[in-house]
Amino acid sequence: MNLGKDDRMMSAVSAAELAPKTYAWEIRATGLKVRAGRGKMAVDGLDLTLGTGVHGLLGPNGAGKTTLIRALATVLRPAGGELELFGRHVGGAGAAGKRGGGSGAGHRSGSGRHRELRRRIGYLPQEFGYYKRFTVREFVEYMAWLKEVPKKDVPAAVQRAVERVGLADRADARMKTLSGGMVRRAGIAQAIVNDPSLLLLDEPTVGLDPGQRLRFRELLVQLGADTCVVVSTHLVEDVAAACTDVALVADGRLVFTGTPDDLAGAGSPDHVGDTPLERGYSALLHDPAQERSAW
Ligand SMILES: Nc1ncnc2c1ncn2[C@@H]1O[C@H](COP(=O)(O)OP(=O)(O)OP(=O)(O)O)[C@@H](O)[C@H]1O
Repeated sequence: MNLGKDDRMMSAVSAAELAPKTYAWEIRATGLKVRAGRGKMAVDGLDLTLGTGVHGLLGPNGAGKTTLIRALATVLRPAGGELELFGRHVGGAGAAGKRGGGSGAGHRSGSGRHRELRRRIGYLPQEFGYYKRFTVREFVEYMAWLKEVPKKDVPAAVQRAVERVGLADRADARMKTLSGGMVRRAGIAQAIVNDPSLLLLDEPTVGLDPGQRLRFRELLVQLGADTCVVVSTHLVEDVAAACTDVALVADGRLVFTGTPDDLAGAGSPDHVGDTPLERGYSALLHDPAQERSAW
């Protein structure tokens, strides 16, 4: 069969894109509880609803950001409350009732159960492993294969992802020859290679130089036009430049959501910080003086 131009264009559109969107938000967490390791309830009664856009996840060290992102990536199973991704219960009390699963405190999520969801998720962990002898292209191809990108779409998807992170000229370089910033960009490429509907980035700007950070923020803005992007960061200025809104987490709970302007507006000159956003951030945490002495 000869495919016409229009047919070829259609074949580049994923099933996920063609499927009608039957949910209002990509993420809905209600009273969500997630354990980090076997002990601590690092996310402890968190309510959060997020749709399309770039959402900055801010909070002090140990606030529970990584644990939350790992639960959203379906790596950790919630210990309580409820979590919905794309309108589907994926864990917590709702899932236990509907699927006959247990509370699963601190357990890893079953991989088979979440396979379909994971095809629609992109995830950049804070630290990620890779074969050092892989080239950038092989690394991203391998991740595309894990995410079950249709075989015929893989070469174009990999090329596009590598180009979007500015690594096209290093695509055939081995991972072990890359700088830390380039490895991070390869990590971002693998996270976007499946054109995810939900993109989870844990500290993506660590190791990027100022120019790369600027380009990364531009990429975030592009991605956020049709994707739910959650970016955990320590850099409050990343939030101002790229995020449509901010979720501030402390002690495993949500303490604030609003626009970057709302965050800036929460502070006053008395609060700790070099910029209005940093002062707003300090103001919303319990005790700014404690923050100052936290070192
Ligand atoms: N494997 C683990 N076992 C026990 N406790 C853990 C484990 N991982 C994290 N924690 C604890 O859970 C809490 C939340 O950690 P988490 O890494 O989610 O926070 P975070 O907001 O991402 O911190 P950071 O900004 O420093 O990366 C912290 O108190 C941390 O010490």
